[in-house]
Amino acid sequence: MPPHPDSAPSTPGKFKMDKSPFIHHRLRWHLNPIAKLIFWSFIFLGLIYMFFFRSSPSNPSSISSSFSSQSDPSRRSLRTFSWGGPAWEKRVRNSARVRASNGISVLVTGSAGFVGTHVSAALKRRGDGVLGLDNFNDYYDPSLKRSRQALLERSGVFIVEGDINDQALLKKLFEVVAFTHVMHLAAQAGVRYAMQNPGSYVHSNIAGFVNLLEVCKSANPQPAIVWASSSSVYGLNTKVPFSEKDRTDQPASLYAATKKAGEEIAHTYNHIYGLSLTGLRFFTVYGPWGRPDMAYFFFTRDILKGKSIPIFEAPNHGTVARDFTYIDDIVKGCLGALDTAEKSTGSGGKKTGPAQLRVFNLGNTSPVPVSDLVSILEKLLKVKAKRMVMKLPRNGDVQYTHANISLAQRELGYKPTTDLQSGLKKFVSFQKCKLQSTVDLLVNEGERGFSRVCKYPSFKFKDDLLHGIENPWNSTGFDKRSIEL
Ligand SMILES: O=C(O)[C@H]1O[C@H](OP(=O)(O)OP(=O)(O)OC[C@H]2O[C@@H](n3ccc(=O)[nH]c3=O)[C@H](O)[C@@H]2O)[C@H](O)[C@@H](O)[C@@H]1O
Repeated sequence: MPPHPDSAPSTPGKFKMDKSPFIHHRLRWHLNPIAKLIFWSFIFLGLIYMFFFRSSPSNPSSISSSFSSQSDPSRRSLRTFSWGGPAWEKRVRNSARVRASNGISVLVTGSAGFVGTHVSAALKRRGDGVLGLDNFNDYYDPSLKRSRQALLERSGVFIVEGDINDQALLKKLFEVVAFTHVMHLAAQAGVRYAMQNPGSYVHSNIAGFVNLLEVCKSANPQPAIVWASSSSVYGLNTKVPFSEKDRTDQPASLYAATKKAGEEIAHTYNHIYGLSLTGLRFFTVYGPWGRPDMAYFFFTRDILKGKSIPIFEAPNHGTVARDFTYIDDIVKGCLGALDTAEKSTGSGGKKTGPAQLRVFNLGNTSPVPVSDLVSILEKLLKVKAKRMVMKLPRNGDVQYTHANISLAQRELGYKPTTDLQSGLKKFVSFQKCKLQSTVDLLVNEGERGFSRVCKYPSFKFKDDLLHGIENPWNSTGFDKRSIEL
């Protein structure tokens, strides 16, 4: 067997050629000028291929993306994206074209994510221009993101595949479209995962955000930016309900720390460059098309499977609770923030006057204990959960969240209307709908359509629902039928 490449010594001097079993073959090859010519021709053609197809100016992202994936091994699924060229630019322009008379043109980062998909669809529906950007990373099953992408494509939203750290790509997007707004939702989400992969939080939530702001500050005109902060910035704050004026300097997780860093970075770019910036502190958002890493989602799956559910409890049997917020309410808050965002004041990378800087809580103002969340799911699923009550692990979770939303109410007209019981009902119905052919109800129907209940005639309740949750976006089931309608 030939030696494995890894076992070859790095210094050529140590390579003992005369002991090689291939010595005669190599010698013959060495002496044959035609073989030599063929060999060098292949090398030459290979170099030409690499030069023209991998790093041509029409595809500069290949250089920066492949560099970033090599320089950051902690980041999963950062790969070489291809973009550029007249056909690609045309798609970008079409997607971002404003159709309503007073519409805006928005670059939505993280558009294949949970909130990003809903916000993009809502903007498109009302006639705004929307261009998506997403790196389709594998923090959770990317095929879910592909299904959301297919859904958006049907309503005319093109998602550019790329990373927010790719400066050349971002610059190109602003060259092609004069975006009035950026809805920045691309982030590494999840509180507990930060202990496993801290680098991905720094990469997306800090480096990526700075990169985006750098491009926005130089864009002409500068866009107004609305971006996703998090309720987790309140960290160990004990004063409830959480108000925007409360202290946020005690984050309990690296995730929270990166979101808090984002808020400080926003301050800097507003102060120096006159960028209009609005941070939205989302409170545990849930609903149809949600994230499989979130408790309500995997609790549903595990209850149906008969697996036990770990329910966290604070010391002395203290209640752990969240201000769970339904996705449609969050979307309204996002649109309210975009609509009330003032223009940035910078030009040519320089500030010309003071610009708007805001932070809002977007919660439900009604915290629910996690054990009650499980009780609601039991009723909806008609299955008793196997509860395993355990101590809140030291992994970044906080005991309690509760939003004071009066500021958002006043400034954005934000008014949540969905309680946890109704929202989870819509989530469970959505999972059921995935199983049968009338899923077209979910497509192009917008806010109501996403959560609309459909009929499921031959539905074997538990088994079918479980199948839907486990395989909701594979190519054989729901995905094909719903997307290709
Ligand atoms: O509000 C936010 O800013 C954050 O909301 C969620 O974070 P979290 O509230 O921790 O949401 P889940 O992971 O769905 O947990 C919900 C509740 O279930 C509890 N839980 C979670 C997991 C588990 O196994 N058992 C359990 O009792 C958690 O302690 C928490 O109280 C999102 O995952 C974050 O990305 C987001 O930024």
